[in-house]
Amino acid sequence: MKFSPKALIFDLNGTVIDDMEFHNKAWQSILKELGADLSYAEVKKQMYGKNDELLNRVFGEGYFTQQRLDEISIEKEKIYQVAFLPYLKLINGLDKILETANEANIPMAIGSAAIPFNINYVLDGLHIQEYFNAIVSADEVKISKPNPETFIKCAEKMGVNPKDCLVFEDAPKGVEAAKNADMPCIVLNTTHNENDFKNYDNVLKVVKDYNDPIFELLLKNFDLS
Ligand SMILES: O=P(O)(O)OC[C@H]1O[C@@H](O)[C@H](O)[C@@H](O)[C@@H]1O
Repeated sequence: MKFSPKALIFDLNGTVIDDMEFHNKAWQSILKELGADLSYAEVKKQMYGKNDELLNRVFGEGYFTQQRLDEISIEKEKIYQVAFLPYLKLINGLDKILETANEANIPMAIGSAAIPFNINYVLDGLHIQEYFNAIVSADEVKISKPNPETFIKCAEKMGVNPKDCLVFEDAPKGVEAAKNADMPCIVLNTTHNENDFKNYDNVLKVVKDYNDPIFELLLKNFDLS
């Protein structure tokens, strides 16, 4: 397999950190407060794209004003941030990938549906902000994943052809976004089963963490420079 990306794009939640369970619980509690009593599994199905998009899917477009959507979004993220803080750490092996790619001058981006409030919570909390040449958050795209806009903007910001980017994702809708952007993907199975990705031909491999043997290949290529 030829495996020589010129840039790496990381989804954030479930890919850099293993936190989707905490998002699920925070959503469940806030949605219940707002009158939508969804099960854990039902929330899981809804957890993709921007917070506004999720709220509009659950309650219907126009149910909340933009101001109310923004308030609910911050409220939900505050619940999530407090609950997840004791567990805030990089997924195993990612520190080595970040360091090696950085030394090899491989540009890296974060392409996330999260709002900047959450992206900064993670990147500042883990002191990894400096590794990323580009960050594309919910605020910078009209439509989030599975629309390709997030990943295309990452490529643009890094000055790299989309075809030369390798995406790391944990969610089927994120993998779909990468496919729509014409980018191959390595999937972290933190949140979903391998089976959930069987319909996507842009998946190179589904892995448990960044210690998977496929990364030796990736790191070797970086070292060739
Ligand atoms: O695109 P990412 O980094 O996986 O983030 C997605 C998640 O970001 C969270 O902030 C949202 O509240 C979730 O609903 C969403 O699924």
